[in-house]
Amino acid sequence: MLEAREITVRYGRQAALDRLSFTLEPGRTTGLGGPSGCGKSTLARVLSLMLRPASGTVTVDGRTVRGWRQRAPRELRTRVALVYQQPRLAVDPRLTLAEIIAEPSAAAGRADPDRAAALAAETGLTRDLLTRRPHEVSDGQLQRACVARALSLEPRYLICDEMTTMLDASTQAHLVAVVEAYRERSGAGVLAVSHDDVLLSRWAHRTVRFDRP
Ligand SMILES: Nc1ncnc2c1ncn2[C@@H]1O[C@H](COP(=O)(O)OP(=O)(O)OP(=O)(O)O)[C@@H](O)[C@H]1O
Repeated sequence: MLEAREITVRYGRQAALDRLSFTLEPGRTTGLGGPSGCGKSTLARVLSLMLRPASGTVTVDGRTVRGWRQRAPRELRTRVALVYQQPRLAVDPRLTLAEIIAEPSAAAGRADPDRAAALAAETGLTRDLLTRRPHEVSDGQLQRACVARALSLEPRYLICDEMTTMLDASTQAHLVAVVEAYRERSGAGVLAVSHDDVLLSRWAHRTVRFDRP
């Protein structure tokens, strides 16, 4: 389980999350919906260990998180992967798509070119795209590389924060199918964050809605 208990996050004086508790189970896709500004992305960042809450605890498979971002132990950090809405803000523009996909494995000392190539193919990236840099590909192609990168270390939990919001319908369907195939073969837990209720009703096993903006 990836569990957040009694989480409070404040930006200045305003509380974006107020003693919120949330559980992400392995093996299932949980949807998180609700209107703009209700705190979905804030929770996604806390669960992916990118944002330290003012109070509350996060546990990953029973281990309490004590360090955040780079200070989280690598073993916990690599258990949770995040895919954001805007791929261009999520990549180093100097790297090729192949290097972007291989980055986490290389950083972990587990470089695996065969797995990187298989993930690229699964996400629909052809070989000619892999030698290009982000400014030479479309948003959809770059997001495919971000999904391949997120899966490269076989995370136990995958947080998809508006992963397909900016993409056309066929790219959306393909990337959701890639994530679902990964979940089925690995038993990972998926959090699908979206303001699109139709997408969540098709994709998620259950959906939690935040109502308060
Ligand atoms: N870095 C920040 N600084 C100040 N306020 C912030 C910051 N990030 C988010 N907020 C505020 O916190 C609240 C929750 O934001 P959050 O991005 O989590 O909502 P959301 O549900 O993901 O919205 P959306 O669907 O529009 O992405 C909002 O009121 C937002 O304005």
